[in-house]
Amino acid sequence: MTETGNQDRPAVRVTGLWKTFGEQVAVSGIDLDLPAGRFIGLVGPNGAGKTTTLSMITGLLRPDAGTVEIAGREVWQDPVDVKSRIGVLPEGLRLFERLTGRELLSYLGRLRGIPAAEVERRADQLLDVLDLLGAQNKLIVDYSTGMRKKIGLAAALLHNPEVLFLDEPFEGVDPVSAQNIRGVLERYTASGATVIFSSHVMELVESLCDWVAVMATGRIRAHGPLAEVRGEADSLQHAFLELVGAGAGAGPDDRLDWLGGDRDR
Ligand SMILES: Nc1ncnc2c1ncn2[C@@H]1O[C@H](COP(=O)(O)OP(=O)(O)OP(=O)(O)O)[C@@H](O)[C@H]1O
Repeated sequence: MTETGNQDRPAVRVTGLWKTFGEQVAVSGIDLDLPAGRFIGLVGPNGAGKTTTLSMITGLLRPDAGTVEIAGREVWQDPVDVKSRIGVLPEGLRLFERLTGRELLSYLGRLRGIPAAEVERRADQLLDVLDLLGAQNKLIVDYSTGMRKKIGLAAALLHNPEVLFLDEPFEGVDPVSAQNIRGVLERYTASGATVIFSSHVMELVESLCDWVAVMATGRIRAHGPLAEVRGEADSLQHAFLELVGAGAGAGPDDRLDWLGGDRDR
């Protein structure tokens, strides 16, 4: 069995993960196994700790305590090896603004040690599938928000990683490109790879993911197969609101009694 095809070992194993920023506890001792070969959604309200968690898992932010294993390797003991096995599309992605999209892929491909001809072959296909061929010779500084997401995704996929981490991958992406991205990701997970993505858009998570983890105030509130986490609720959105304790008091109340209505007051 190939390592990528090892479905018994979790893609990611997080144990006792902690992070504080001054007085603020951002991630509060998380234990979590994320299964391999699944499309996994990490959801939670603003400030829940999703980005902090993903940053620690992907070797971008050192935890205060705890360990992270990806495909059986400890991220913070062997970050270079782990980074060769993962692809990351982080929040607030920084790109080389003065390269064209095509140059970025060529450069990153060579940095990853992929032979030049193979880099060009993969870049051609990724640019085509993501509808970026027309913009391949444009400088990245001139890309739109959605185009930046798409070139970032191409860069994250170029080395055919075992596990792909995506922070809000569909933000700013048009519906046609979103459909193409879905197709790429579905094909990728069908081959045994794992996608872990964070999003606030519950309909999207519900339609894409087969496994979810719900975070709130630095803790995991629920995790497991989508149907299990959704439980009796009629949608993931409702289950989510229950889980994060936003069911009551989330509707309109009298706190904004000045908004709208009589403007003569
Ligand atoms: N660099 C930092 N310095 C200080 N506090 C931080 C820092 N990064 C995150 N935090 C705090 O940690 C908590 C978790 O933030 P995080 O960005 O991980 O949440 P999130 O779930 O990704 O939120 P969102 O959905 O809004 O992106 C928040 O209270 C945030 O203010």
